[in-house]
Amino acid sequence: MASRSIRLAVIPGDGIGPEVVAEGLKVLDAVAPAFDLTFEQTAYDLGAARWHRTGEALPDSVLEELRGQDVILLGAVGDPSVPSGVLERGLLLRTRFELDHYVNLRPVKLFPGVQTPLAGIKPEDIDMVVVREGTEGPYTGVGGVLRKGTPHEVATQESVNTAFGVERVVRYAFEVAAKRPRKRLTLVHKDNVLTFAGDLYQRVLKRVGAEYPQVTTDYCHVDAATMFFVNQPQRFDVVVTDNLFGDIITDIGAAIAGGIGLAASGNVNPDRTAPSMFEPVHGSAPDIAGQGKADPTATVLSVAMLLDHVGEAEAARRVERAVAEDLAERRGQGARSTAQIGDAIAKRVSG
Ligand SMILES: NC(=O)C1=CN([C@@H]2O[C@H](COP(=O)(O)OP(=O)(O)OC[C@H]3O[C@@H](n4cnc5c(N)ncnc54)[C@H](O)[C@@H]3O)[C@@H](O)[C@H]2O)C=CC1
Ligand SMILES: CC(C)CC(=O)C(=O)O
Ligand SMILES: [Mg+2]
Repeated sequence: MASRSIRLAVIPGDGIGPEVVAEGLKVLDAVAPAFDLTFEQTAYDLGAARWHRTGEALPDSVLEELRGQDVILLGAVGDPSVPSGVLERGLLLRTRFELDHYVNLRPVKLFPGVQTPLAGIKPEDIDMVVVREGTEGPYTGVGGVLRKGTPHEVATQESVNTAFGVERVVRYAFEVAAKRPRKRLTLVHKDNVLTFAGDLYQRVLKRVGAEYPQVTTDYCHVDAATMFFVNQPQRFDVVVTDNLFGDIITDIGAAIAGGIGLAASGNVNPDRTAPSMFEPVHGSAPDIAGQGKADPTATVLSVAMLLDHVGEAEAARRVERAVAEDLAERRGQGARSTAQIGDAIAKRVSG
């Protein structure tokens, strides 16, 4: 059988990004041959170093090259030497927006054997998928500042929510929910205060929901959702929410499911008009960068999501199984380095 070739753009980024991406690629390289897959990798040196060198976060020419790839693997961006937001907005959000990653898919799953800070919780109690809107909300950059630096400074940051944008992410969430055993979809928002945006989400949920009678829907204010994530995580199956709320609740999700080093994500363009991008939920973690302390598991699980996205479900399951086995054996072991964890998972996928 001829090998299937997939063009993979790799953006290691900043801080621990290159460290965890190296391990993600190690696992990908280990699993690919068993499924006759070849990943043609192109590395892009985007991030703080390039910005210091050239003053650019994401040149237009690079963005166009990325469009020609099949899929993207990203580590993380952001560095204390660069003003906050320059890389986060100019590189990460620009890529998500330009490539129309309107679904930010973030599973929150407690693997057996992994310690959760919550008491009395079984693995099956934490098994949800957060469908975070990825191209709208307060992250669009609409807003501005008046009288900067004066006592009368005014800073505005608008939340942009379009009927088109809300409908497509809500519809995606219903599709996800319809395929899961519990078939439950919770809208998380703040419609008691953000009445315009919240009302739009509510109406769209109701209208689209009429097409999915098999899916049960409910609603939770975001502040209460943060509490229920911690004291009743069983409540949630699929969650749909806006860009900002989704960002925040998925860090809580990561914490209850064993830590930010295990949380994977996909910035998905479901219409496949541009490549999707897979990345760990965490950031560049400057506090531990360069020390071999970062857990690469989130990146490895993001690689599994990437494999699913390119239609290689069996390979994805193999990676997930290897991670599950590795996690099950972690307790009681001493601390392992980033590379040691990557080696152990890579050995399991190829063995
Ligand atoms: N997708 C991205 O590229 C993101 C980038 N950022 C950027 O990253 C930088 C740092 O942001 P923070 O708020 O500190 O968030 P962070 O997620 O980088 O770190 C928060 C805490 O989690 C720990 N941590 C993160 N990943 C870990 C891993 N794989 N293994 C073990 N521990 C891990 C860190 O050491 C730190 O104590 C900032 O510049 C921020 O803007 C933040 C979030 C997402
Ligand atoms: C740095 C932000 C733009 C992104 C973020 O925190 C996230 O997507 O989780
Ligand atoms: Mg975040």
